[in-house]
Amino acid sequence: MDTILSIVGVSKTYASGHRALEPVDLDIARGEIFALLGPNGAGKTTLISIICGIVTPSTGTVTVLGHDAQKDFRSARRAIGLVPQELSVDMFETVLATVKFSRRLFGKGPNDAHIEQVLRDLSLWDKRDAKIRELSGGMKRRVLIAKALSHEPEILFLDEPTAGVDVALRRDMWKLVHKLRAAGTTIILTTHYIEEAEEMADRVGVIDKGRIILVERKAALMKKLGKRRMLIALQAPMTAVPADLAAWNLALEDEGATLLYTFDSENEDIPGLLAKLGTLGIGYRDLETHKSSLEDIFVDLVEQKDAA
Ligand SMILES: Nc1ncnc2c1ncn2[C@@H]1O[C@H](COP(=O)(O)OP(=O)(O)OP(=O)(O)O)[C@@H](O)[C@H]1O
Repeated sequence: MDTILSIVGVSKTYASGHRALEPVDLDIARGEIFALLGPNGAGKTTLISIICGIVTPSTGTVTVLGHDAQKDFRSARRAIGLVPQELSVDMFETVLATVKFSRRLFGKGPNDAHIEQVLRDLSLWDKRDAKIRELSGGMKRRVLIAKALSHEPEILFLDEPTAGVDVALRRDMWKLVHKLRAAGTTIILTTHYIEEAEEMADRVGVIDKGRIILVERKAALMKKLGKRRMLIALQAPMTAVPADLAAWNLALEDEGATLLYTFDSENEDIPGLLAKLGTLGIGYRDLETHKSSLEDIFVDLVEQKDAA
């Protein structure tokens, strides 16, 4: 793996004594989209803030493109664009000036063509001369993204990019992320919206109570942990699952009117079940299959961990 970002033994205990992060080891590959999923307070922002040099870790090191994020803060930070959760702009400045200023902060010379492209991609070009305070909430979020992209970072962090934004902005965001990825940018996003991770991520990390409980390729995760269900609407209700069907994981629902078959990629045997129903003379009216989403998997994982 061509590692662009390396996190080794990074933990955080805040001055209040709160242990926000247990030691984390994580490598991010160049060009990948990594989604960090976790409930409120799990430690996502803490981890991102440490990588971006905003919060000092209690232990461990972060290396960004070979630069130590603490000792060589400026070089490490220059490679990173951060879209924070909260607004951090001068309300009386114009959109264009804000974004240009951001670029200068990272020591980059002017590049009007790049700034124009970023503003156009975010549908902000028409608003370039508007003051930030005149913009809607969604447009202000777009400005934060434009700022983060102003200095052409190789790694982009999106902290809850679409929390509280409308569908149009969310779609634009997704489009932009795909475009950036195609141009080779590495993207790390935190989200509560599992749909977002499902749509965009190559790899998913799940964090809960300061611990990374899993890191896996999205496709493998969904294959491994995704459960599928088939609902078989019976012609005549049953009172119990017949003993002859014990080989399949079955349960009765709707007062015996529906047979529920739960399986995963390892033990799927729909043809065998349907053939058996035929030989037993059990008729059905309808079949419906359902695949678990990343959301179901995530809830299962966190619940399993809480129960352990
Ligand atoms: N400066 C701070 N001082 C003390 N505790 C803090 C500080 N910042 C965060 N915390 C605590 O650390 C824990 C992790 O917070 P963090 O913001 O990293 O979570 P998160 O996963 O980003 O949550 P959310 O999804 O709500 O943004 C929380 O319990 C939070 O209250």
